[in-house]
Order: sequence, then structure tokens, then C-alpha cells
Amino acid sequence: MAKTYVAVDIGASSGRLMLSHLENGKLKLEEMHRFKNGFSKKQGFDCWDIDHILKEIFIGLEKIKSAGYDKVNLGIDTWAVDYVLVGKDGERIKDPISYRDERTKDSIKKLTTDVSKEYIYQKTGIQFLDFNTLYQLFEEDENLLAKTDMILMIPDYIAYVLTGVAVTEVTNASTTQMLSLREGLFDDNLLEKINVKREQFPKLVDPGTDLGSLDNKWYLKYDLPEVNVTTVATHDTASAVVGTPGLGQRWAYLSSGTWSLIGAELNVPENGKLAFKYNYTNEWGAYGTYRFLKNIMGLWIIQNVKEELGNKYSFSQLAELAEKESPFQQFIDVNDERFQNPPNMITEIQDYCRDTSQKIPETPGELAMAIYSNLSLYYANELEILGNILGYKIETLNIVGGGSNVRIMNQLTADIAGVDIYAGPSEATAIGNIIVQMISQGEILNVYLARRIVADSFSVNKCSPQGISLNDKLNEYQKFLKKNTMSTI
Ligand SMILES: Nc1ncnc2c1ncn2[C@@H]1O[C@H](COP(=O)(O)OP(=O)(O)O)[C@@H](O)[C@H]1O
Ligand SMILES: C[C@H](O)[C@H](O)[C@@H](O)C(=O)COP(=O)(O)O
Ligand SMILES: [Mg+2]
Repeated sequence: MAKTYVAVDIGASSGRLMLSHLENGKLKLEEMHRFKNGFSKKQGFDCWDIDHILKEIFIGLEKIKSAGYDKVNLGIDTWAVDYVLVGKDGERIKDPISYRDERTKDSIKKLTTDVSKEYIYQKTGIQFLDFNTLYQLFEEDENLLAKTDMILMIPDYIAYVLTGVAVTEVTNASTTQMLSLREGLFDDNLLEKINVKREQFPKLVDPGTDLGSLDNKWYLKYDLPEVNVTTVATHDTASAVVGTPGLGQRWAYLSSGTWSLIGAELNVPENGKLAFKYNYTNEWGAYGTYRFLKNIMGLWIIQNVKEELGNKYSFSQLAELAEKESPFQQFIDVNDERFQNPPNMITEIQDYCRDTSQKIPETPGELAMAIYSNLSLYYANELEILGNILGYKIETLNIVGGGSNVRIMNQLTADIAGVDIYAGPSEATAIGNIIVQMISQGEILNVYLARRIVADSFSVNKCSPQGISLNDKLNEYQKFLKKNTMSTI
């Protein structure tokens, strides 16, 4: 009898509980609960509301129980790098600070005065993002760190609250930029640099580790099903890669959500000179793979524009309005750090265009097209760089996540990069979460076969380059980036 699985997938903009099971060789997926996620100022820091997230998970589990599911297996994946400090009493010391908080904006420069970037990259193979856990802990309140019994990454903390069992799952641990590629352990020199003791991180575990059942105390508070918790690839992007159908030859993936993560799945890390130069990362994937990828600012930009327009337009309406505008009215380095967390995104985009003496997008459609067309240009540029580093031309791009619904962006990316695009499934992260659970429970043999099931179970839209090549436009954009790239993330 096929089991019932629940994926708790919490991205930076929304969380969701997805119910799934295998039926006649197809993966069924049902959204049972969705909630908004986000951060807000607390005592001067941008903080996540972790109690809100926990409450929403229990609400989602009550919905699953009332829908008649009495027994489920559950996995949790969330965004990366952020953590919770847990005291000796087993309780949270404070709310987790968001990676978008400005406390780490100068941290790379400060930390690398006596630990070189070359050392860090050789050791970890992880891209330099100023919000990596390494820099957050470097800036952390020393008194709080001294009182900390456990440092738990966000999904590990949620699993700890649910089950009482504390672990450090490796795909997300790799995003700390403290995990050594060779030994697979936290690097002593880096731990010392940030005054963290090795034992403050619980034991490292692989995706597919059984954590056992919910702590009984939750049944006194909520009407819940019987739940067994399995660690999955708890970094949501690692789950997204597992859930990618992997269609086409020489394929790359683009996990397109709040962030755009573009890259390839490797069996060995690539942390050589070119990868270092272009700031590519070797985040750990499931089953001994490496997620060789680059962070791109992503749909965070349009998420802010939508809010600043008073949420008068849905995302699909903004995409429709964009289709009415011509692309490439202006060039924007979407990875410029000024877009990381500005007070007002529309103003920031318009100031950028003014600063670079370009046409200023004014209407919602002009703003949306400016964002989508420049993300497409940036993706195409990175696909070229990715191919140069790996030594072969990328021929296919599998786009998953909410952004796979943006037809105009899929088509522009196909036209500029000259690659075939397979768009979907949009819930690949939750699907990848489920797949690791099913493999751990013996329902599916491996990821290769799981990806075939994904391709058979969900709609994936193919889009190929049409009409004239836009390679000249890409060359123009690359010249613009060379001239105008200030400090990117
Ligand atoms: N139908 C749609 N049309 C246009 N954009 C969409 C659509 N559905 C989702 N999106 C885009 O996808 C984003 C959410 O993607 P998702 O993968 O759920 O993000 P996350 O996991 O980071 O919360 C939205 O911010 C929006 O920009
Ligand atoms: C900070 C990380 O790079 C970020 O968490 C990213 O890896 C990620 O998790 C993206 O997931 P979203 O679903 O929030 O786009
Ligand atoms: Mg996501």
C-alpha cells in the first residue's frame, strides 16, 4: 500500500504543505495549505517569524488530518544560510535574523583580512555571498553565542521542535561556507575564526535520515495525524534540483523562485580558478552530488514591485502586462547589491536607469518587462559562463519553481541563450522533498528513475528559440555589464 507523504516547503516568499503519493506509476500532488512568509524589523534586525511558520505547519497538519489522512511521512525544506540559536534549556534564544539583514554587508572584507578568500574557496567551494552563515556568525552577539548550546539551521530547527531530535543536514550545512569539501566536516580554522565550537552543531546527517515521530506534547495542542519525520535535502534548492525532470541533453537547471539559482548537477566539485573568478558555488546535493550553481537576485525584484504597487496586480497580470511591452528597453545588472533589500524597489530600478542614462520604466508593464527581460539576459550570460567553466555548451535548461510560469521570460531566455527550455513543474522543490522521502522508504529506487516519474506526472512546457537569434543583444548586455557592474552579490 503506497504511503502518504507531506512536503513542508518554505521558500522566502511562501510556505506550503503538499500531500503526495504514488498511484499507477505517477506522482500525485495536492496543495493542502499555503501561507505567506517574510521578515520584519525586530529590535533593529530583519527577522523571520519562526513561531508563525511553526503555527502554520500545525494548521496544515490539522487540515491533512481532517481530510482523512491519519498517518503520514513528512520532510521539511527551507531557504538556506539562516539559523536559530538554542540555549542549554533547549529553547530558542532569539528569533532568527534574515540573510537580507544589513549586519553582514561588510563582513567578507572584515573576515578575510587574515583568512584569505582563496583559502575559504579552496576548502569549501562555496560562493561568496555576504549573508552566508560564516559571516552571520562572525557578526553574531558574542554573549549569545557563549550561551548557545546548539546552532540549528532553519529546517533542522523546525524538525527539532517537531520531534525533539537535533541534526545538521549536509545540503543546507554546505551553504554555511564552513563545510570542508574534502573531509565533509566543519573546517576548524573557520570555526575558530567565528568563536564557534564544533560541538555546537549537532551531528551531520545525509538526506533520507529518519528522525522518528512527532513529540507527544503536540497532540495535546493540535488534532494531528501520526507523523514520522525524515530529513530530506533540507536546503530548498537542493530539493528543487532533485525534483527537476532533467529533460534534454547537456542540461542545466534554473530554480526560479524568490531567488534564481542557475547551475548544473555534478558528481565531483568544481572549485578551480574559473569557478572562483565567476563566484560559482558547490553546494552539496542529495546522494553525493554537488549543486554547481550561481545565485541570481531572481523574482524577489518583482515580488517587491508587486507589493509597492499595492498588490493591485497578480503575478500573472504583471506577466501579461509585460508581454505588451518591448523587451530590452534598458539594461539592468539584476545582481547589483542595490537590489538586495532596498527601501523601495521601484525607486531603486528607476534610479539605476537614471544613473546609467537609460530609459526609465514607469508603468507596471514597463517595470515587469524591464525585470523579466534583464533576468533573461542574465540567465543567458550565466549559461555561457557555466558552459565555459564546465567545458561544454549547455544545450537545455530545465526551469522549475514559480518562475517557470512566466512564459515571456522562458521564451526570451530560449531566444537569447539559444537553448531549448523545459518549464515546470513549479512545485519541483516540494516534489524533490517527497522523492527523497520515497527513496528512503523504498518506494522509488533512485533519483534517476524518480525524474522519469516527475516528467510523466507533471506538465512540462517545452519552448525553443524562435525567429532571429538574440545573440547580438546578449553581446550588448555583456558589454554593459563590464562597464557598469559595481558590486554584485
Ligand atoms: N502564474 C504566474 N505568473 C507569473 N509569475 C508567477 C506565477 N506563479 C508564480 N510566479 C512567480 O513565482 C514566484 C514564486 O515562486 P516560488 O518558487 O513559489 O517562490 P519561493 O519558493 O521562493 O517562495 C512569485 O514571486 C512570482 O514572481
Ligand atoms: C540564501 C540562499 O541562497 C537562498 O536561500 C536560496 O538558496 C534559496 O533557498 C532559494 O529558495 P527560494 O524558494 O526562497 O527562492
Ligand atoms: Mg522555493
